[in-house]
Amino acid sequence: MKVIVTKNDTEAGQKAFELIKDAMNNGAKVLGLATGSTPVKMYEAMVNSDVDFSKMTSVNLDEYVGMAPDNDQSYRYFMQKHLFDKKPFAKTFVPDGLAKDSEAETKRYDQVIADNPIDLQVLGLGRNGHIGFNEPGSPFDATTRKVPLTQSTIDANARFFANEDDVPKYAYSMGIGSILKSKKIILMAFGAEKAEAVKGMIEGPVTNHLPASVLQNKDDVTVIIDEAAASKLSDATLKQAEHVK
Ligand SMILES: N[C@@H]1[C@@H](O)[C@H](O)[C@@H](COP(=O)(O)O)O[C@@H]1O
Repeated sequence: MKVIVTKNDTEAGQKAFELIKDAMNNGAKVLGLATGSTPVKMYEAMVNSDVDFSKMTSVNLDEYVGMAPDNDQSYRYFMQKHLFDKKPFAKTFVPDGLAKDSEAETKRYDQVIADNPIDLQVLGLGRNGHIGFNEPGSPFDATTRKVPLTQSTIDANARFFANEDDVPKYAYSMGIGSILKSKKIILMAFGAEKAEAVKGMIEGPVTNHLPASVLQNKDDVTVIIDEAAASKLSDATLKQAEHVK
């Protein structure tokens, strides 16, 4: 795991964008993409660049069950707004929140991943260490699944909805097994509320109680965090990290 500590999320987003450019210059054709506030600055850097993504394919991590693509809380809507409407891709995949048959939808999405092997996966980090919507306890070999969201995630999402009853309780998520198949991974995390999860992910035991800790077992993982998210790391980890000033 390579750790990069930046002053803020703008610098981190720029750094992540540079890693995406490098991967594309080395032949990457499929980007695994994430939603949430964390990758927003990276998408801004992509949008403000002159890089052409029109031959690229994207495969998103997750979507809320029951959410229509034109609902402004859906992850499809988020991706259109922050990236695809401004920088067209050749093909973009997000799980279908309105799929009638959950089983068929998860199988379809696994086929999407099999047909479009991910060269570089971008990840955020849940406060409880989740990646995608793989909550604590998720098996490390899971493929795409319909997953119940934990109360901590529902609480974290509640700020986006008028009342808690409207907050989705289930999501379709790529499994950890699918995520680990991508050639490269960039995980970003910002803010003091992520510091505990960041510490567990980098320094703690590999355990599915903190799903992101599995990334310790994978080659070619770059973690980009701001100083607040890095605030609980040991001196030894911080000494080895790259610091972007
Ligand atoms: N499914 C998403 C994750 O992919 C994301 O990483 C996490 C963190 O969100 P934020 O980036 O807003 O902190 O939130 C959601 O749970």
